[in-house]
Amino acid sequence: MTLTMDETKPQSTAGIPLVTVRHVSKRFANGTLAVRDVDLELGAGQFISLLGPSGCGKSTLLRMIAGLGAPTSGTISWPGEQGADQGTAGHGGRDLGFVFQDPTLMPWANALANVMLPLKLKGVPRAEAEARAAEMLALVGLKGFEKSYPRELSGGMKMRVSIARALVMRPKILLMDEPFAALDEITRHRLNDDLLELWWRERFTAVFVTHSVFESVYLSQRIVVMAARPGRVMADLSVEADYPRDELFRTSGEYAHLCRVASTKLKEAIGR
Ligand SMILES: Nc1ncnc2c1ncn2[C@@H]1O[C@H](COP(=O)(O)OP(=O)(O)OP(=O)(O)O)[C@@H](O)[C@H]1O
Repeated sequence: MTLTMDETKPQSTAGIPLVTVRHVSKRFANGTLAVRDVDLELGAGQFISLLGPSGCGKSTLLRMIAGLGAPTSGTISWPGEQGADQGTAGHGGRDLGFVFQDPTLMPWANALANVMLPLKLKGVPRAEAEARAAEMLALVGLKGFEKSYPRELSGGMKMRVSIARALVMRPKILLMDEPFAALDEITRHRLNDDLLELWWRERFTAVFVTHSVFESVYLSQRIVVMAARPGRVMADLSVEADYPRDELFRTSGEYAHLCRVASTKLKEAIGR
């Protein structure tokens, strides 16, 4: 297992990248330059973390990839899709799922109905939508909780429902904005494991925003380290540890070493 670094250019990926970010900057109306000149290629099927301190533009970048807000300059494109330039438009129904830090569930609807929402919006017939939502809930470990309301579920379970809802359309890419930040450590570890298993099985591209070095190393094949003021990419690290990763990996010397290297990079990025 090694951790390699290429700080000068984005990592090349096998085949056509799923998403290409070229010279993307974002300045908000109040003058804040949230993201400056970011270049990234997101390889199909990769697990990528965006790691950085608060305010380095991770969320802004993730939201732009999702089409939630356009870059001020530069382009975001989906090379595999015709006319897929996303520089100025919204995601236009693109094949993606988004998980926010807050599970954002409908409190008046049970878990099954929450997961069914995207299918309902797409006009999928009720019986089929129910079957697909139930299957997705089972995949995130919530078989038997279909009829439970959000108030009856723990924080971790609510996040599982949110992930099921994001994946129920079987998107090519799952964008996650610090989804486990509010959870206790044990729940967080369990969700990390289950997310990896899901990714391994379903093979979507995963982009995971975090400020935890430990979480980014545990999950990712690649860590994009960002710095703040203005938000920019400082390093692009490749984590070449085998999957499946489990408790044994989490307690290994190799994991500790990888965390040390990533942590040093992060400290350099924030100027310490
Ligand atoms: N809508 C907005 N209007 C003005 N400034 C904004 C807006 N959204 C974000 N910012 C600013 O842009 C910068 C980057 O914010 P962003 O939320 O992308 O960072 P982040 O790395 O995700 O931070 P955190 O880890 O705290 O969520 C910050 O300085 C933030 O205050």
